[in-house]
Amino acid sequence: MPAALLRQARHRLLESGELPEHSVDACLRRSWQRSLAAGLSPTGRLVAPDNLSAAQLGRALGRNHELLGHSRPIMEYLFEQVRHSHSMVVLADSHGVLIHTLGDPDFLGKAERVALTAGACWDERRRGTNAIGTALVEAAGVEIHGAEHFLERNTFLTCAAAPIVSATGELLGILDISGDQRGRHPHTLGLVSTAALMIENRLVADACRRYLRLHLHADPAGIGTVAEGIVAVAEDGWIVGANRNALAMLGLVSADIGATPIERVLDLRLDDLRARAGRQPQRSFRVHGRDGAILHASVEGQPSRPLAVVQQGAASAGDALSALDSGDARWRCAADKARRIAGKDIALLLSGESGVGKEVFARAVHDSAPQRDGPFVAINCAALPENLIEAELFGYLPGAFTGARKGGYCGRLREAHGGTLFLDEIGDMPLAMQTRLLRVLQERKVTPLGGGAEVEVTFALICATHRDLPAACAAGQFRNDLYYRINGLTLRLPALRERTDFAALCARLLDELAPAAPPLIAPALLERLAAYDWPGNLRQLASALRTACAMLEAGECRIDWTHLPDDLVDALQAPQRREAPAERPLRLDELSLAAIRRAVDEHAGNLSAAARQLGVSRQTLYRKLARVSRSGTY
Ligand SMILES: Nc1ncnc2c1ncn2[C@@H]1O[C@H](COP(=O)(O)OP(=O)(O)OP(=O)(O)O)[C@@H](O)[C@H]1O
Repeated sequence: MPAALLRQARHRLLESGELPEHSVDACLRRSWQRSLAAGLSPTGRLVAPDNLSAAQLGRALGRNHELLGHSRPIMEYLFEQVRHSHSMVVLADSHGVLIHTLGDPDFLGKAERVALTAGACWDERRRGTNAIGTALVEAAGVEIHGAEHFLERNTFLTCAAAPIVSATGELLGILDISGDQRGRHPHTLGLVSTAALMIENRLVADACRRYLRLHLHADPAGIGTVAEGIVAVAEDGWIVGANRNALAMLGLVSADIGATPIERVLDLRLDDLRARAGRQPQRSFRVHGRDGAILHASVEGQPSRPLAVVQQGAASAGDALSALDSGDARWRCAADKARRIAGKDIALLLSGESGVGKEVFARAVHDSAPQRDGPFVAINCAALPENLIEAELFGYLPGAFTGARKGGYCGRLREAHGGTLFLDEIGDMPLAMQTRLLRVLQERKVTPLGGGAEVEVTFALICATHRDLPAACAAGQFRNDLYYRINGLTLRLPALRERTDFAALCARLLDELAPAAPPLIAPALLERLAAYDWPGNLRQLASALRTACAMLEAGECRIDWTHLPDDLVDALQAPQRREAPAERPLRLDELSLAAIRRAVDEHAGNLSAAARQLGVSRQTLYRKLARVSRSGTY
């Protein structure tokens, strides 16, 4: 639409608060209305200076380490396509903050004047309708040209932006090409959307590298291209990650990730899927979707450990549990299920290796539940001496036994009244105590030692164990009836090595450890940490990061090898058990691609340096990248 008509329409909106039907496209109309509601005026000043400081930008880069790592090579490639067209390629995070830009020098000066530089925030509420901010709100590809921008100062721009979505459906950021509005090209949105999908496919394949991955397409030749669907499946058959192509092919939405068995959406038996994973060479095969559509599929990766059975995930609630959520699908499923039973008389049993965060999870369940204002009473059954456990749990009357407190004690169960009782290491509770506990749980009444009246108690019950309770029952070490009473719902929390959110988890832990200025982790070190087995799980990771923070000199803001405890350095440098599984001998072109990837990643996307390391010219490297990207396999 001509600029004059657009300005007229925008003027009417400002005057009357309304836009005539069909005067502008629906997405633009919504965005203008949001800009107006945010108090912006087309010719007004910016709401507030909003550039991130260097330290804040550093933290944003750390939080978006994976997004950046996978985006850089593709941005370089994209930039080659638009070089000399007075434009730039931009990557923004999920808040609209620009975290990486590549610009045509002719255009950079102009762009800088409107703050198209790293650290600037292009949130729609601050800068009005713009491709990055609007694509974030709409969660869709958007093109904003010239006078479609809400602020006059941005109308010299033409911008096309597309969202980048994680394996669990989270909007991670926006890829954008911005240029001089006189140089608008009809294919820019298509180009940027394809590049965003390429980044997304790399992110999904990387985040789900420990799961079986089905690559899908309606045409066998489409497998391995940017148009393929990728769906990750845990060993017990539940979908734990997918790209947007796969969701569309399977008729799913992102909330179905972690809540849908693969057998429900494809006529594919889990045994068959596992068997195919081990088969060499890989060949594509036909499957039917639930609407009967034929898809072609190939399988990659190794079966992983099972995912606890989950149902339809509840929406994230902005509660204490979601504050702990750093993006792992299994963890999120566990949190969703725990939310569902909150406030109901259903006992929760948490299982998982030592240090996976069972107690931290239990506290968050309490803080997210209706009884959150009541007490949270945690008892470690393994730590209580056997002769004191009864008194500690059930309380006692004055003088009930030698050494008792003078005035008696109400006991931990009564202390939990109106709140949550957390029994850690329940598998280590002595058998005699199990009998008494079962009675309390059934009757909801406590009788203190030494006699006295029964007292009614009400609490939500959460138990945790790293022992195999059914096996302990079979061995006569744990009462069957107690097991059934405490096991209203069992949730298994994933071990750290099984999680797909390592970088985001570290960023969250560092935010907690050093809230004033959370440090970053050097990218090469972060990669080594992510590949480590972490036998002590989150306890070990949190402790290592705590030590590393303490080792930083004043003013230092990057954690590197020298800041880590020596034993961890030794463990990290020892050969890792969990190397990528050798699936089949690599072909020559794959080896060359692997070398290119490594070099580009090692040089943080700097293609000149990568080309030098590879001993090829920059042009040759571009050619190889272009070929790889055309074949969609980068
Ligand atoms: N989500 C989390 N955020 C921050 N720190 C965590 C988190 N989960 C665990 N930790 C760290 O790990 C430590 C161990 O967590 P927690 O006691 O909850 O694990 P656990 O699974 O109950 O271990 P165990 O089975 O040995 O009792 C915590 O003290 C904390 O330092």
